[in-house]
Amino acid sequence: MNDAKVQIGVNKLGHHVQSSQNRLLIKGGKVVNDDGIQEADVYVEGGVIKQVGTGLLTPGGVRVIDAAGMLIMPGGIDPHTHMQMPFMGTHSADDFYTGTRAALAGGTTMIIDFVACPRGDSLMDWYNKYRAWADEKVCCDYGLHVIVPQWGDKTANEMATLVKEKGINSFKCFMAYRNVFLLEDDEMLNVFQACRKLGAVAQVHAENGKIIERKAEQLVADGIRGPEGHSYSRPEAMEIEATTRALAIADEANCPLYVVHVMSAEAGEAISKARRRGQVCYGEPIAAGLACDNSSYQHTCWRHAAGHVLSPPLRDPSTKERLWRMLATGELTCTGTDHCVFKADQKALGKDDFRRIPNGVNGVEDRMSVLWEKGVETGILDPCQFVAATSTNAAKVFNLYPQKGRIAVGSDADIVTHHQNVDFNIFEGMVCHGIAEFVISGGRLVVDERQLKVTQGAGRFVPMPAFPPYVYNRLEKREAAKSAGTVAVARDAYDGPVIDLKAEQ
Ligand SMILES: C[C@@H](CNC(N)=O)C(=O)O
Ligand SMILES: [Zn+2]
Ligand SMILES: [Zn+2]
Ligand SMILES: [Zn+2]
Repeated sequence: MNDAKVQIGVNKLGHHVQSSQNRLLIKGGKVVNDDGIQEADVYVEGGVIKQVGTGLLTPGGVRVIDAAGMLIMPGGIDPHTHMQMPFMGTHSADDFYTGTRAALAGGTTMIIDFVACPRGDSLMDWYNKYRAWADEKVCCDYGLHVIVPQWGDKTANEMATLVKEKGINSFKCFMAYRNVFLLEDDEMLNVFQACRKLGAVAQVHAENGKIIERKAEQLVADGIRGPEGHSYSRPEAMEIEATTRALAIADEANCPLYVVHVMSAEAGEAISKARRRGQVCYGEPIAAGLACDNSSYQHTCWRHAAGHVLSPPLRDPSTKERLWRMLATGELTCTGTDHCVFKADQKALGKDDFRRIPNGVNGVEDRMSVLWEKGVETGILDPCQFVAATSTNAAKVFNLYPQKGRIAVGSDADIVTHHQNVDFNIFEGMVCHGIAEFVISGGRLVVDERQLKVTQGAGRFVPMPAFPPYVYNRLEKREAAKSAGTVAVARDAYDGPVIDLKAEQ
């Protein structure tokens, strides 16, 4: 491809030499990491990058890929997906096979999904269930966050075992979805304190679910039952308030906080303000919020409007630009997709009442191309910032770096097109220039001249160790500084009169 259309990843075939042990040499491209771009070749063998540089000496039987004029980037990491998630009476339509197949087709080489344990069940049981589901199906590497649906007497112990023995380093709290996931403030404080102790990252779905529920009830009573009601019932104020509250509680617990799917600019501002106050916190805009807006809820086609139902909902058209600017300045940190797709007949559960529409949209295959188009082609991000926002920052926050999120000795590579198991795409019709030609996942060429060649079960579970240095190094210093001022004051005991309340009755 010519300069006008930059391909993410690598392009045109070199010599069709069957490589043994997945020996690949990507020649003549520009390697892009979050901290710089260099003309360099990349040699991959046995799933690991062995050499990066020019004039590389490589063994025979190597598949050479001519990457002249191309950018070679770390594979995308999507830190927010929900494959085959049991939710709102059904399951999200992509499973760990179709979902990771779509991820690879779009240039994402790792997803981090969520163990969605229902209330009353054991976190550990559901972790094991998710591992059993995913391990045999994933086509690319994956990690897991764990949703904490309630605070019980076993929660602290289960969280500790998950961190110490099962490769979990992040737990998600919901402030919405009462009786399903919604935690009260003091329960959320318990989770944050447990995360701090374990060296884990707390995540939050920040919406005031109780007020939203009341607004939704009123809208239905007033006869507004279409998907537009979903949007009206979840105003920005309810996301901003919850985000601010979660940040305050996390700071109280000295717990690093990662706010998922930041959909409103003011919620992003709240995170930015907290970061300026020195709080260790991160915001994650998602592809949907960076590329789409709430005009879709006014669409006269029910399926179209319902296809855009997720929570928090898409916001007004001016929001996208403001979220992009905060991503460009580093106020917001990672991009995800919240890929949680439902087909028409599933969305139709809510055909008469928007509260029953399963929440979630697509994105795992589109993110890299859409964000390149909307972010780099427009001059908002440079390619290094694109790599940071789609891969490196997530690797750093969840302690996968530099094994993941970097083109260097010890990591993997990248990106291409359309295979989601969903019959509706919220990005339909968007023209994207950044279309990659090849994707390499764990050293395997899984997209070859845009032909998908994935293998079910080839992906691995990647443990995410506790105490990510990128997160905890500064946190512990700030905690010490904060607590230094919180000491009891030495003073004489009060020896004046005290009211006798009994006498008052
Ligand atoms: C349930 C899950 C996906 N659905 C959504 N965001 O509307 C989430 O809330 O992140
Ligand atoms: Zn959520
Ligand atoms: Zn339609
Ligand atoms: Zn989600």
